[in-house]
Amino acid sequence: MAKVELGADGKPVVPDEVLGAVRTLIEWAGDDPTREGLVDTPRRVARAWLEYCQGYAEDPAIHLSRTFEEVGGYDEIVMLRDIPFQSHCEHHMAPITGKASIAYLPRDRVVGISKLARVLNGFARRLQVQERLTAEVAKCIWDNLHPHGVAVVIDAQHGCMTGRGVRTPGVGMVTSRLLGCFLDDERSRKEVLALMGY
Ligand SMILES: Nc1nc2c(ncn2[C@@H]2O[C@H](COP(=O)(O)OP(=O)(O)OP(=O)(O)O)[C@@H](O)[C@H]2O)c(=O)[nH]1
Ligand SMILES: [Zn+2]
Repeated sequence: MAKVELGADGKPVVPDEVLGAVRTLIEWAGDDPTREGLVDTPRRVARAWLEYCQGYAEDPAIHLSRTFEEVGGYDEIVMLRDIPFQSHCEHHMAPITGKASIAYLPRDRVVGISKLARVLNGFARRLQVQERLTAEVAKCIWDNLHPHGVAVVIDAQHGCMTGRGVRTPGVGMVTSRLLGCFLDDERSRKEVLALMGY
């Protein structure tokens, strides 16, 4: 992500060429970027996109750097179910909204549970395809926590399929990435998917 400067108001300074790009888009869509209601829109849009794409400014692995020893000898699945998230598809830059379930079977260390959602957001707040988002979240947990297994299932709706194009609202795209015991062992796989509600 380009280096972002903050103005006196604490908000990101938007370069002229970015303002110009949004103005061009407004004009191309058929409206007048100089009319009162649209004058400040390029700046708002640019800052909104910085927020949507905040994930580029972080390495999501950072959230998994602080771990705890297993508490009370717990050696079963740990799962965060139905985490709501928003992303944007890299093809149309249209919103992807959905929920993700993330599970892992710890080897000897556990992570603060909120961190799984932070990892998800770190990858979701970029231009994405759902398959890559699913795989990146799973790989990050696998590489950093070295657990026995990781399972990530994402169920999301794509704005590019609802507001435009094929226009099929309500259709969910489901993707999964299973690693370690959840891939290799049928009983573990069934257990984790059942806990997720699949
Ligand atoms: N596999 C996958 N496809 C996606 C995702 N997000 C959007 N798409 C699809 O990306 C494809 C892009 O296809 P193109 O033919 O290049 O673009 P298009 O003419 O706008 O396609 P339509 O959406 O069918 O109108 C579309 O089929 C989208 O539905 C995603 O996360 N994963
Ligand atoms: Zn799309």
